[in-house]
Amino acid sequence: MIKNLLKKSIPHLIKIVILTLIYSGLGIATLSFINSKILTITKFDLSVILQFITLLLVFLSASIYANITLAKFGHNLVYNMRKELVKRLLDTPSYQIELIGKAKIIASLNNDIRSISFAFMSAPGLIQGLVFIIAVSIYLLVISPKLFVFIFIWIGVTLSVGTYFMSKIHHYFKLARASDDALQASFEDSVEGHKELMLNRARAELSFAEFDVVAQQKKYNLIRADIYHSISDNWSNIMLLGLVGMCIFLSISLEWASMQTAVTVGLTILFLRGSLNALVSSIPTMLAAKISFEKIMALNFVDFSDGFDVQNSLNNDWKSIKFQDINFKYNDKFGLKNLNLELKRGEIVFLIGKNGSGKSTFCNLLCGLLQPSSGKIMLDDTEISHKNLRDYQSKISAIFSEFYLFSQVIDNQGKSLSEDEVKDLLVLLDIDEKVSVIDGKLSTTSLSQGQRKRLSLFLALCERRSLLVLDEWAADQDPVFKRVFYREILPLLKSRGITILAISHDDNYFDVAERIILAKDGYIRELKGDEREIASRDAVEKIS
Ligand SMILES: Nc1ncnc2c1ncn2[C@@H]1O[C@H](COP(=O)(O)OP(=O)(O)OP(=O)(O)O)[C@@H](O)[C@H]1O
Repeated sequence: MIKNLLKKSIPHLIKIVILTLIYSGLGIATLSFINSKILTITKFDLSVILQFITLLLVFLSASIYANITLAKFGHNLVYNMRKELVKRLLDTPSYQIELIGKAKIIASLNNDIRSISFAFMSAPGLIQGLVFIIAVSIYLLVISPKLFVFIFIWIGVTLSVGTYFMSKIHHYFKLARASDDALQASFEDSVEGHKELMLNRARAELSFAEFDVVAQQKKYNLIRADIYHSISDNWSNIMLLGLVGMCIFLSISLEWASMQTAVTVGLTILFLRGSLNALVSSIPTMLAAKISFEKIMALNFVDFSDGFDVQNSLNNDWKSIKFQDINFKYNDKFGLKNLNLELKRGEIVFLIGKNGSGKSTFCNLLCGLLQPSSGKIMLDDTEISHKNLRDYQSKISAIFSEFYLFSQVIDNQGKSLSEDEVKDLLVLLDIDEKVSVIDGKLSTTSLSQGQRKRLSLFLALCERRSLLVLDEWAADQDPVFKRVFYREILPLLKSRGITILAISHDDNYFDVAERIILAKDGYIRELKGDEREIASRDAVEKIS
């Protein structure tokens, strides 16, 4: 991902390198001006001061411009990385997302991208520092080769010891980052389970204690990282000051250089100190970013692809969806076996079964959200594969038991619906007095659970798709609306050619369905004849 982004940024990188070279050149010119014009001055000379001020102003403008360019580049790179990551998340199959886990993903989207942003923000210091150090070293080599060799060895020792501190900082950052996923899970417990935790203070205490353990671990590791960071900072600072003293000492006592050169070398090292400090302090940020980058890579999202277009290769007027010899396994414990079933266009089919019998699993397979381990799903005569999966999915609307309510109201093409269409659907679902659509968005989603379910059906119907999958949709509805749903809404949808697969145990309304299918012990089969009659009389008896 980052390689692609960097590739696209080559022209910007070239511009940055040129700017940094100009910036460094101006820094050297300033030092050289002090060395040749100011340290040799014998009387007041206005033109020297004016030249010096002009040089400083040019240097200031160049360094501000270089910094702004680098900052813009960094922000753009982070923006593109964030955009790519969210797009990859949206393209990654749901089962993979479930495997990774919500807490891990949110922790990465928040913490890892932030830490990579910090790294980019400190990149100007790092790049400028590096180029500047190289340029200044060359300058030192020219004015005093002996001092250059000494400085080279001294800085080498400083950096070698610094590297040890860096490895420690990296180690503790890594441990601190490892706590983030658990912290995120803890935050989710506290927000999503807030009501339960209000009622049960013992559970709240336990949850808090678990959070505290992880938070303390993170604190401990960050303190360790900060300790090594400050040792490293102070070490390089003191060593550089020591270097100034040593250079002057060696110049005078061993006559390695003139006083003028010694002063210039001292000034140069002090000048270099800022760049070296920026470089040293940017390294821990870079190390944290490296850890974050590895975390993001480990999420294993699918590769980036542009756009949300769906290739229309499948027939919109399909007549049947067939499951042929489908097998599916979550793990060694549960799977669906030898699944052979056909859903015809415009049919109403109810699916029944005990908890854990595989009903939702079947719905997920039907929606292409889970991948069968063997067998085929056919839409008419076309097999559903990864090539036409998006097209197949574009024919389906589903309301799962854990549904998510979006506020945007859109049709199958992502466009707004007319006011009349919206009004008719809200009236049909008897929520027109509670909700309206303003600027293409629901006016509110803060409603009762049953009303929120009606809103989810409203959104699904706005999509005008040909297969509607409902997971115990009617379970939260009052008896009056339940009747409206089974006796009026489902037949109306059927009359529009929509196929409905509904998980339902409302046996009072089983006569509405053309077919009843049963999930049991990993098998799914249609109930016919007497079996169907028994189920219609007493669904509980049939699934037991
Ligand atoms: N994400 C998952 N990973 C592993 N196993 C799972 C997963 N989801 C479900 N299972 C297993 O699959 C079995 C069937 O689950 P499924 O959700 O399909 O049942 P269900 O009939 O819809 O149940 P319910 O009526 O409770 O909603 C369960 O017994 C469970 O052990």
